[in-house]
Amino acid sequence: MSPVWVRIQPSDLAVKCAYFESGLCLSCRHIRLPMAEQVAAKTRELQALLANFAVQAYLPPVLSAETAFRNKAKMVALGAAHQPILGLLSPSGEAVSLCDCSLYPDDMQRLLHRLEAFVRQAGLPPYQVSKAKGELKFVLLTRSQAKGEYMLRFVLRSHQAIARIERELPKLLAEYPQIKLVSVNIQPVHMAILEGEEEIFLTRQTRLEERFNDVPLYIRPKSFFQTNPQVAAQLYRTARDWVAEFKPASLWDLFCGVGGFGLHCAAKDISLTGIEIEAEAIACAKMSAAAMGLEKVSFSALDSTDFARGESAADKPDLIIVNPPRRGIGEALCRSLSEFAPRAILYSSCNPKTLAKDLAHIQGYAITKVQLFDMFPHTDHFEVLLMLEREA
Ligand SMILES: C[S@@+](CC[C@H](N)C(=O)[O-])C[C@H]1O[C@@H](n2cnc3c(N)ncnc32)[C@H](O)[C@@H]1O
Ligand code: SF4
Repeated sequence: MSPVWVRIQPSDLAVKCAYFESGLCLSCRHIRLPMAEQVAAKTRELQALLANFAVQAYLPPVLSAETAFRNKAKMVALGAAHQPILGLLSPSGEAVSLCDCSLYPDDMQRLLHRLEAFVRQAGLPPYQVSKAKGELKFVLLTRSQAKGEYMLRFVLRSHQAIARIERELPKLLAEYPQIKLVSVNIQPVHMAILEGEEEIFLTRQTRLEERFNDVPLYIRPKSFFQTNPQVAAQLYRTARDWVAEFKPASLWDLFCGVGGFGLHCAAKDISLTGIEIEAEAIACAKMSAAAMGLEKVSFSALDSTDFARGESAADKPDLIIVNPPRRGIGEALCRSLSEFAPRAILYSSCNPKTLAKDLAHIQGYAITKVQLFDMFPHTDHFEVLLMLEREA
């Protein structure tokens, strides 16, 4: 496995990504296309998938920046302890440093380079999958857009290398005071999973503060958090505007994560129930609600389908927000929603195929508005916000 260093030269400016052009990283399969063409293709796909439904209005798509839009880097540790590489294995098996990937803001690219040096200085041997040897599996870096602060995580095979990280850390933190949270995740299993159960904090701070619009949000190591902050902030703002038209007295936010949707739509006189499977995300959502002075809120770590099954239709809210993972909400929850029959359902989906399947199982609603959010530029993926209103 030979290290490959690619620097973007001025002569490469006609090329969107030199890594892509040289076949070293193919993650952004549509990067050669102008953004407008990418979004046009996504719009066509969405409209084809929803062709069997009567959609009253498609609103203009919300576009992303072309570069520097991503707040999270998942770097595979490769190479050797004396010459570590943070990036990925190319399709032909070369170790490629992705510290210059243009999806990350400039300050994040600089920090990724510094982290490569950190790994070398600390003498952390990258884990070699073929030999099941080495310690460092991944470096995960998340940036808050509000203040340009960072959460830095090292995924290690065992506890062995923690002392070496602790030895080098004071120097790094003195140089980069914007790194607010550092942790080690122990992933002992010889498998392609990203992280393990055990998280060890090396800083006092255990959450990264973020703010979208006027809503304080908190990022914890294992909680889901949106990866394109500018588009996510617009998504939440749009949700807030659409929900406000209904003047709801009560809301449910199912699959709420750290609470982005519900907290944007809540107000002192609206009661909000947030449901999410990850307890750490729920702790973050509660902190945000407290910081916003919201009292009529209840966030619980539960399975959304079980929660809905256990609720009585008499206690149904005026409006239900759902934002499930890629698999969608599934038939059982669709049935519960149809039985509850709230005045409106706001569905935010990162997978239009499962969205279309779910819609076929939700009865008695008209699709009044659909909007595409280009949350994942250069890829096949996108986010869709869709408003369902109960038919009279
Ligand atoms: C696409 S994320 C959305 C999170 C949040 N709405 C946001 O805007 O950041 C989906 C969330 O569903 C959660 N989840 C997955 N399965 C779940 C289940 N069965 N019940 C409740 N939440 C679940 C995940 O942990 C994740 O936080
Ligand atoms: S992830 Fe970065 S390096 Fe890879 S293709 Fe996309 S822009 Fe290029």
